[in-house]
Amino acid sequence: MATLVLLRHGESDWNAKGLFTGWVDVSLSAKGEDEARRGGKLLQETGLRPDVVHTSLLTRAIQTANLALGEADLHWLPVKRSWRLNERHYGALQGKNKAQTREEFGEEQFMLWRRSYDVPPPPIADGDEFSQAGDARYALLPSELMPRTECLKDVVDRMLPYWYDEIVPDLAAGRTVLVAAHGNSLRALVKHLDGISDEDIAGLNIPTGIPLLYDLDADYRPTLPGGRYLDPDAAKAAAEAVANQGR
Ligand SMILES: O=C(O)[C@@H](CO)OP(=O)(O)O
Repeated sequence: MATLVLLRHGESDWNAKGLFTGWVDVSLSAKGEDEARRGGKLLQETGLRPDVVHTSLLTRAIQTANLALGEADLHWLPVKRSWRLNERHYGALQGKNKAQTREEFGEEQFMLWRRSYDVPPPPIADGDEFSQAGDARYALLPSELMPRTECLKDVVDRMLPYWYDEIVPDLAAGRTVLVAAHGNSLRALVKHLDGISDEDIAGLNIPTGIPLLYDLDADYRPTLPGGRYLDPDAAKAAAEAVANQGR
């Protein structure tokens, strides 16, 4: 049996302001830092000791992993990072206020962009102040892989190679794996793990800073569908708050 722990970063400055974030590299808010530390404490209290950590290339996930591991006295763990664990690229919506976007375009379009499986927002222009074109961290990424917008399906497609090629081998080696990532890259991974349909995934929201534990069988499928949040009550309330963003 393999052990996988998923951790969405704590609240970011832009989560707090209600802005679409995507690949924009914002930091954790003070509340988000507390959430990340609490996530580490929950790991420690549960007796879960990761052997390796995987993060995206975005500061808020890296900060979350550092704070959580610091709390568990595990700063020294080996770390692997990949753009494939990044948040969904939110295209031209990056930097826009969620409530204002909903007001301007209506509930249906807002939800299509936010939670449909295969409708991406309009692409962001390279010259936009919130574009990642020219960002040094993606300099080695071939231009045809560099997104200018993504729907969740695009995230599944670019995340799964990392799951199979980097995370599964760690699990196969008997390592307990911590993945510190984002609302939508983790929705993509949970969709895969739990076999959630393209329709039903719209209703799944991941709370910030609460570890989600999966015990996986020999085929790297959950023994308990949906896994187990280490603080289930807090996770339920926080997931509802994510669902209601923009309202
Ligand atoms: O703005 C974003 O990048 C994401 C996560 O914060 O938002 P949403 O939950 O609306 O997909």
